[in-house]
Amino acid sequence: MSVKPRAIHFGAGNIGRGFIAPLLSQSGYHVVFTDVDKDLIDTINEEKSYGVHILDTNGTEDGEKEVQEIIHVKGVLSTGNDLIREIEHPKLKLITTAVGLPILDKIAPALAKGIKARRAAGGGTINIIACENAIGATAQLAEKVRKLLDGQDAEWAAQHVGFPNCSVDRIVPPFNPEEHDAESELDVGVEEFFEWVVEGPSLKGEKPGALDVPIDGMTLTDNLAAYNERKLFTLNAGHAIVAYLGHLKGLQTVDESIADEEIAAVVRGALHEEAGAALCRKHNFEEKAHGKYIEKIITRFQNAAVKDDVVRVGRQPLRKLGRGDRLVGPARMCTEYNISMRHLPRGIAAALLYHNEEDEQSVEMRKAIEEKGLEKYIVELTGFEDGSDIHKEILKSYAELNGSKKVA
Ligand SMILES: NC(=O)C1=CN([C@@H]2O[C@H](COP(=O)(O)OP(=O)(O)OC[C@H]3O[C@@H](n4cnc5c(N)ncnc54)[C@H](O)[C@@H]3O)[C@@H](O)[C@H]2O)C=CC1
Ligand SMILES: O=P(O)(O)OC[C@H]1O[C@](O)(CO)[C@@H](O)[C@@H]1O
Repeated sequence: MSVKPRAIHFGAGNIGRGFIAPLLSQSGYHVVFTDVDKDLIDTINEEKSYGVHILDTNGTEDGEKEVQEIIHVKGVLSTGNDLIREIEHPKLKLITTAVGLPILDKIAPALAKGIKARRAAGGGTINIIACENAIGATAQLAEKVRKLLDGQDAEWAAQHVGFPNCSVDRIVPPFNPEEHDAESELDVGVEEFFEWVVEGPSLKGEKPGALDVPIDGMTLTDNLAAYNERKLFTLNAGHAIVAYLGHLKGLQTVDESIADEEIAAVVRGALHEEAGAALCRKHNFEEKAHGKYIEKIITRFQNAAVKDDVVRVGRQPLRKLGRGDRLVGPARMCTEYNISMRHLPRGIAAALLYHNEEDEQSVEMRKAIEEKGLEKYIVELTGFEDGSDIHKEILKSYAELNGSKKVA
């Protein structure tokens, strides 16, 4: 039996293989992926290793790109008893997820079943961290899992299962192995930058507030709210605005879209003058340092080595238009601080205009606009009052952007 500490990662997709598993593996964990995709799990078990291609570095002296080898990985299906046995495993320390926010509902029953089995088997303390693009994703997962536990299982989980929230930041676009001479179809391509910030005080273990086996590259904080809002209302807000405006202009990738001067002006206005100003007020960020953080993010969007499709970045517009999410969230924060807005409403309007027959939420959104009328629908989605300044700005931008290629 391996003496290494073990970690189970739910979702062997881009962020799982390209970000979370590499950090776990490089920190000494034996990584077990779990996924609904049987072919993917079979491939993981056949190959047992894969490469992480760092897309934006010059790499080695001879100009080769850096490829990090992630070895000794294993896979189990997320729908069967193998997963429950993995959750029972005495060496298990950590469970992470990167499946997409709406999927947390679907994995909660397996987690609850695994926790019951672990208690029955006399297992030790574990932590569960949902690495999804949302504020409080782990708390949402914890609530779903706790609802499925009662009696001694619930008591045991309260003592022995930590549920820290986190913020995850690394751009991991879909990867074409052939284009990169990749040895395995499991290989992934990532930007060099990453930031994984975890709520330290919620970690359970030998030393409260820390992992028994620390992870290189994971930052612990007791002020996650600030990191979370800074990331979601900057990186994700900017990304979404670039994607929706780029899509309206018929552009395909994020780097092409941010190269468009009109789009860049809207993004800079939204991030510096609006979301950024509100974030600095709320979290006391130093303005100059926050300005640098924004500009660093814009250079990440400009990175032509990371060819990220606007359709991927704009996927599921209704989730992205959620009240606490990347577009409406910062706009609501601006209203709290009486910061007037022109650019965030343009991003919100562009999201409302996002038309993609292959995206269910885009189809649902268009139908809702037709049936309910735009004015009412904006109120329903955003909570902004009919006739308020921001409501008027969104309507104005929507009218200007509709059918026009001019976006600023
Ligand atoms: N790709 C990126 O650059 C980033 C993504 N994220 C977040 O990470 C999450 C995952 O995103 P990606 O890796 O891009 O998506 P992805 O689609 O590449 O990977 C998701 C994986 O979850 C699996 N899955 C779906 N249902 C499942 C279930 N019931 N049980 C187990 N596995 C299941 C899928 O088969 C897939 O392999 C999302 O919440 C996203 O917002 C966060 C930061 C960066
Ligand atoms: O994964 P989501 O929430 O659909 O949004 C796409 C976003 O995910 C990321 O890929 C990673 O944060 C961002 O680049 C982008 O803003």
